[in-house]
Amino acid sequence: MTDLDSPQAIHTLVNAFYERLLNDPLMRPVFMETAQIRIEDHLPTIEAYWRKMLLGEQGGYTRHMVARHAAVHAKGPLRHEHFERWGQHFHQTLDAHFQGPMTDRAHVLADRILANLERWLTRSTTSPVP
Ligand code: HEM
Repeated sequence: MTDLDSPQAIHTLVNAFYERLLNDPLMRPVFMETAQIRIEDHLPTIEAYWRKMLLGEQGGYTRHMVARHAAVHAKGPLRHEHFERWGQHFHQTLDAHFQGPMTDRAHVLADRILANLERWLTRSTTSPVP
């Protein structure tokens, strides 16, 4: 197994991860109904995000990801089970394809961001937008 240390590896990760997310009856509606993503725009964005986080790419992903999730949360509340399931799919995808120091880093980063995101979005029941 290879490490998650190249744009090609990140491409593989994102495709395999979304394969899981979009085949999960709990998660699919968040993407396809609540957020109504265009998959051909969304997946390159997610890849750019992970290239920034893991490979330090500058100028690729420049948006405010918390605000994006706050907008989704305002349309259809993200519950604890969504966060938990997102994490399960992410970690399982990593385990199935990758191994090494950068992979370890991705596990840790994802858990940290996931916990922060949930805290930000669910800290108030009336005003989810930070
Ligand atoms: C409950 C867990 C999560 C759910 C249900 C979720 C769902 C979504 C959805 C529906 C979008 C599309 C937003 C839109 O285009 O309107 C999105 C975007 C995104 N998500 Fe998540 N997400 C979750 C957690 C995370 C985590 C933990 C990360 C990072 C570690 C992440 C990274 C991103 C990024 C980078 C985008 C792109 C935002 C943009 O368009 O700039 N998400 N997410």
